[in-house]
Amino acid sequence: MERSQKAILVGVNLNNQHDFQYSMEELANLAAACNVDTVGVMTQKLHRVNTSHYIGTGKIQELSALIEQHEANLVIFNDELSPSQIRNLEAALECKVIDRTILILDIFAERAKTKEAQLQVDVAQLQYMLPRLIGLRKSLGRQSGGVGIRNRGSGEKKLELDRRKIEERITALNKELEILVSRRQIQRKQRKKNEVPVVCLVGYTNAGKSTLMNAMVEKFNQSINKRVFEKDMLFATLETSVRNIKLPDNKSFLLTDTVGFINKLPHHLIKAFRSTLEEVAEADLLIHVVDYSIPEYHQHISVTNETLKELGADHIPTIYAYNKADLVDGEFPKIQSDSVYLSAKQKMGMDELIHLIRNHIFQDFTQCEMLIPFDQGQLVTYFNENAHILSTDYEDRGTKLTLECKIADFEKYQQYVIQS
Ligand SMILES: Nc1nc2c(ncn2[C@@H]2O[C@H](COP(=O)(O)OP(=O)(O)OP(=O)(O)O)[C@@H](O)[C@H]2O)c(=O)[nH]1
Ligand SMILES: [Mg+2]
Repeated sequence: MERSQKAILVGVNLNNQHDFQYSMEELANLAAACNVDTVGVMTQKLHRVNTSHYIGTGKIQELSALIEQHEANLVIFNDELSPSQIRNLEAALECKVIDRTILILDIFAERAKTKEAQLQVDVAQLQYMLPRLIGLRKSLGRQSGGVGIRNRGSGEKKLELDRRKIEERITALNKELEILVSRRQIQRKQRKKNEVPVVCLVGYTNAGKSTLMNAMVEKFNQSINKRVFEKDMLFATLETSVRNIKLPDNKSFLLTDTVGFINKLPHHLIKAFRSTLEEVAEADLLIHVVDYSIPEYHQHISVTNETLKELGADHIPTIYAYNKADLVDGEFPKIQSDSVYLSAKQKMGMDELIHLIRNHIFQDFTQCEMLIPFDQGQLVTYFNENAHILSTDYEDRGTKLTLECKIADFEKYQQYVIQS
């Protein structure tokens, strides 16, 4: 059995960040997601971090006392520490020291289910370790902690490799990843050829993206086995899922659910997950899901927007879905320009959301009349499945359809158009 982990959280509030308190609570949630109990918290206001120990040297004593008082066996910093800072802190405190980045990497490692997600997390972990090898090796000599906070034994094994071996391993993993990625790119190209618009759910972790995806799938596809995993925890989703949504008038689009973002998302992780997140950058429309019930939702929006920028997806038209409106006073569902207030859990506001989606992605539809000869019966079937048929009349020379179809189809079957 694993030794129970009791941690002291340490945060430095640089220049009075207004979301500092929230970010400390989030750190406790991240720790809880790794089965670590928070037994104490220490914060310090600073204008500049201390290069050797991150916190001011006077605070080291205080931290030492806290560790002793609460019998903690772990100290977690709210920011990414440099290799030498970890080294110095561990020497001064005689306690294992980790940072927010390791915590997030650990959660990702635990939750990664698909081969691709696992490879991506492995790469990110190795990249994080690389500059920290010396420090880690030293700290391993002193205690038996792994790289992450769990003792899976894998940490020690990884450390036996030297730097060159780790670099080789990263290259090998990246090669493996490339194969998986190119397979997905081919699928994406295929979808593009079919001209089905792609709508991507993005947002802060736990905002309700997967719940919204499930609500849409249920409403329009009625197949329960297409549901994705949704849960009240940080980073429930680590892989991308795509579902086809077909509206009653036969217009369809692809809806994509993907990994959520968080404040100070480790850079290596964003880089490693680039391939998963490429879907986002190539979407026709983004639905930015916001947890409207959290007072800090404005910060979540800006963190998400910054991450989207980093992914090269900040130019894509965006609808804001203010979710969990059931937990907030005020009327819903309602639309306000390109925003919609809804509740994915109660499935309220889906029609309003669809209305906004329609405005964005079905502009390339046109209404016309076609006369389709009887020997082209398959075309009538095609339009019944892929267009919005307003009326059908059987005439002497064929089937007359009044329909709303894609401009691409209108051009392709121009010869049958009798009125446009
Ligand atoms: N009250 C309420 N809870 C909701 C609503 N939508 C989602 N939730 C809850 O919020 C939690 C997180 O939902 P998910 O759909 O897993 O969130 P996510 O954005 O996919 O999260 P990650 O995959 O971790 O990024 C779950 O417990 C949901 O039941 C809502 O409209 N109202
Ligand atoms: Mg999710």
